[in-house]
Amino acid sequence: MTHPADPWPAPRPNGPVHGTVRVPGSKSLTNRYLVLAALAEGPSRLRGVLDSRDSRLMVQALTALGASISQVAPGTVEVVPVPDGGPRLPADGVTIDCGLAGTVMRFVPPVAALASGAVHFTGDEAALARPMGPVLEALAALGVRVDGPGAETGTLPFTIHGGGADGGRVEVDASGSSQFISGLLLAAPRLRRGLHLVHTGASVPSPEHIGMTVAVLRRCGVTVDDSVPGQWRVSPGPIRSLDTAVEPDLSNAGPFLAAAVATGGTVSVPDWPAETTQIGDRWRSILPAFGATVEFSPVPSASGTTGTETRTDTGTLTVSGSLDEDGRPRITAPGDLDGTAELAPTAAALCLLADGPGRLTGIGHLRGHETDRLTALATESGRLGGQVEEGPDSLSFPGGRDHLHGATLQTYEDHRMATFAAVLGLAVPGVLVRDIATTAKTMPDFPRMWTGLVDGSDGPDA
Ligand SMILES: O=C(O)C1=C[C@@H](OP(=O)(O)O)[C@@H](O)[C@H](O)C1
Ligand SMILES: C=C(OP(=O)(O)O)C(=O)O
Repeated sequence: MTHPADPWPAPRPNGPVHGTVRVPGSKSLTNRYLVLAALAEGPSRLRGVLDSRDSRLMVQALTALGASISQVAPGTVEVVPVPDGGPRLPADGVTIDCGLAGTVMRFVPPVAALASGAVHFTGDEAALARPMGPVLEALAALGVRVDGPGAETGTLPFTIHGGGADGGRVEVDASGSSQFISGLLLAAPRLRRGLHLVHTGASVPSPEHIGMTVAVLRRCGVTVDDSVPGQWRVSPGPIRSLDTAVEPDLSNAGPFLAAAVATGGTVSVPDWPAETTQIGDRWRSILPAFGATVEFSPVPSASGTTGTETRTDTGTLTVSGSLDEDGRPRITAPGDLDGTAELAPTAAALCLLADGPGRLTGIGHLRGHETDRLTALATESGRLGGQVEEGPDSLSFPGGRDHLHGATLQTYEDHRMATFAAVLGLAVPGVLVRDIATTAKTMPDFPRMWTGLVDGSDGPDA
């Protein structure tokens, strides 16, 4: 693969962008399936798995803990679980590099708690700022010894000494990240007494992601009772092996769909699940707030005997923007958009380009993401000449893009800051993006896919 230029000149189309984009597998589903497959009662087969920095870090982490994960065909991996009784870890333990992956740093420590031996967790420098305290406190409350410098500060690096966890009731303040809950729930069926997790803080962000965790656990035959709001009871028991395909990453579809809105064009994403737990399905309601039309066409069944049957499990999502009487993209003022979570950076790019004001609310926890995304989005918008008001948990955009001008945008090792910049580059001349390669966290092929869509250089399938 050729290395993209740094800074990377964001491609700017001559007119509306039209194309079809196949997005790679979901990061959130890939890393959940990998964890459950590593803890399952037999081998699993996963198709359409994401191959990116975050998924590779997860594969390495689970391999260090005794799972055996191999690619058996392009995009297909076989997972042989950690042997019963846990892996035989070396006397001085193993080290797990979490990179900047929230799913690795929050999902793997509870798995390490099941092993016997020391598991040291480290990560990128930027990862040391991401909150871990509630996970470490919950593990300690469950009888797991946690030490190392981060045990005091509630951050990486830390060491988990597994073998002591029995399960039972535990309280967790997950107002900082839904991943604190997801991580504990994923390993919970393997605890002798299961887990009764009680959330104690303000509201849990990204509730869709907890719904996804519960859904994948149930799919593996695990009993989860979530009938009491803010509480989850996971029964102890085996985790059934998986033989499944990973849905495309609908959050990562966002910047491509936003390209239709930003340029007044049309972008289609095939293999869109008709029903899903992914938060990215919310593009269907978010993009119309910017004036886009969203259409879902179920795909005709390949195996239908009558030739008229339709499969309702997937379809193609098509987003169309529009042009005003002067031939300029019409991007309507979205008003308030609440709880956009990991979709916020892409929504922010459209808010900046919109014809009137918009506000993203309920996103305070994004300060603990790859970077403090509220400050980063406000700062980088400012570089382009956009005056964004940063509140404790909101961003307000005045709208009106005529005064925006080119600039070199920083990305803070944050893949979604990079795609935010790329979307703006569609409409604002002279946008350069620092470290576009940071998109490798979840979408290593992003620069080629984006250029293919914008230039049409790869034909209709970018
Ligand atoms: O469980 C997951 O797969 C994720 C949960 C969310 O984390 P937060 O709850 O910390 O926002 C989301 O933003 C992240 O990208 C992925
Ligand atoms: C917050 C994100 O990632 P992570 O899984 O590292 O938390 C994200 O992808 O927007």
